[in-house]
Amino acid sequence: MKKKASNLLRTITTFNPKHRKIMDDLPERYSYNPTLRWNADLESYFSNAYGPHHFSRISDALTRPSCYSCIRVNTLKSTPDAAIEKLRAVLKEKGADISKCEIGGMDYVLFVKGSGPQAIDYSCAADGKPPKEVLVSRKCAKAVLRGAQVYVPGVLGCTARVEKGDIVAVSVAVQQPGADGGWVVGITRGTVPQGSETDPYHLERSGLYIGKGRATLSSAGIFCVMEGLAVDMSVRVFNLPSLHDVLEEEIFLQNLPSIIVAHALDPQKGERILDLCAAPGGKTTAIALLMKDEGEIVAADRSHNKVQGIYKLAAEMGLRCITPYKLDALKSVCIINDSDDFSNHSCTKDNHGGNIQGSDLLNAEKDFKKSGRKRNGPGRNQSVGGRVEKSKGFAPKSFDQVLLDAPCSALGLSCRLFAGEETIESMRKHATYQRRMLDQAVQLVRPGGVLVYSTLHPRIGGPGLVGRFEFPDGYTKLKNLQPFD
Ligand SMILES: C[S@@+](CC[C@H](N)C(=O)[O-])C[C@H]1O[C@@H](n2cnc3c(N)ncnc32)[C@H](O)[C@@H]1O
Repeated sequence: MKKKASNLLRTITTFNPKHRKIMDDLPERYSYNPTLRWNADLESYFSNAYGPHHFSRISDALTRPSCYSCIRVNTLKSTPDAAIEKLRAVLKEKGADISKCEIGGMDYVLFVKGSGPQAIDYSCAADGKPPKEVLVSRKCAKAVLRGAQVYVPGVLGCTARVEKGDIVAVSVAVQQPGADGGWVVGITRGTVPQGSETDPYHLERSGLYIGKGRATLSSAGIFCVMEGLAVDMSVRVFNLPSLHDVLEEEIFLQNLPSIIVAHALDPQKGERILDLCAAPGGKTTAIALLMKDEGEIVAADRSHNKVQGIYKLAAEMGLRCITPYKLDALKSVCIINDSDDFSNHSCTKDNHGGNIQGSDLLNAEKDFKKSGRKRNGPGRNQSVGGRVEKSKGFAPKSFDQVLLDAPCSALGLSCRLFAGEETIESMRKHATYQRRMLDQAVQLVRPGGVLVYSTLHPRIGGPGLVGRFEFPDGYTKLKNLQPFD
């Protein structure tokens, strides 16, 4: 009752001379100019490490999306030139600028150039009133900044009397300091902000406007349904053409550093490779393509659903050399008893001794086609469950190459609108977790084999690190390892 009353209070809009002032303040208020607020100790740690000026530039850069989308062409199903031609046709209206990667041997990587930031004129109401608004979650805003539309589940609030077809400004709700010293979003789904200065959320949205578009539902309608398009974006602060549902089996969206990880491994046809922390399978499939799908890649992740996702991605891309397993990387080396038979180098009891072939692959393909990947439903990287193989770990020195893509702090991932929750302590925990995984991974490389360690962790190697370690005589001491540039 109390909540209803306060919502009602927020929805009362009357003509107010202050509106004029708000419209005068348009450039500052209705802009995209976020400032990341860091934990004080972490900020001073980074300022010392990078220098205050450099860290402040990093912090600003993190709030912006990449200025290009990076695409890996599935060379089993297409060629870079064919993919470029199809992409140009699909993105014709958007006049997309598409180019090939110029790094030797990487011409199957394509870049679609974006633009921004651009200033947007939000003054759409002739009577001087502030624009009608749709407030979205951070997750939704990140997607919009990378070319997506606003879908119903991403909408948190909506100013009163938004009608279907209205032009609305789209703003983001970002965590604010809470009374208990923590962080709160404070805005729950269904909130009705006003846009005027009396609106309790007025200040919080200043400088957090990401574009405008046409509402496809009324304010009441948006909160009556669970899915569907809410705002058809016409102008965005950053323009990156959306590649959702585009050439699905022929291309894969992947950031350049992740593709480079597969090259650092330099996989050869016929090798046996372990990919630890493999889901959703981006690097696994990149490696499989470099191996021309010949050999075996054991792709392990601890999440059941994500392992299921690797099956589906491999099936979608037509890759047969991938064997997905559910496995905790902290237990990836199996304990050896004298009686154990390691002829297949796996301690996995229910190991089906091969790759996802025959019926497994067919089922995964059927599941993938049946699912039809609905908007706001499970995406390429999400799965709804099903059977997966479990592994009990692998015999020491049983792989030609091991890739460890340990979960990182995600501190350097753009575009970020909030950084308040990370602390020095949480960074330390990540470092310890990664170190324990690395201790396991190195034991699985055969003498003469290679380990690639890919992470993003400021305590270990700056904002990103790909380490390539060779083991001419087998693994001896981790402390002797040197990163490879
Ligand atoms: C950075 S993502 C990996 C991305 C992936 N390599 C790719 O390129 O698509 C980290 C993954 O580590 C997995 N993970 C986290 N802790 C794990 C553990 N103890 N054992 C196995 N996988 C783990 C997560 O489920 C997540 O899928």
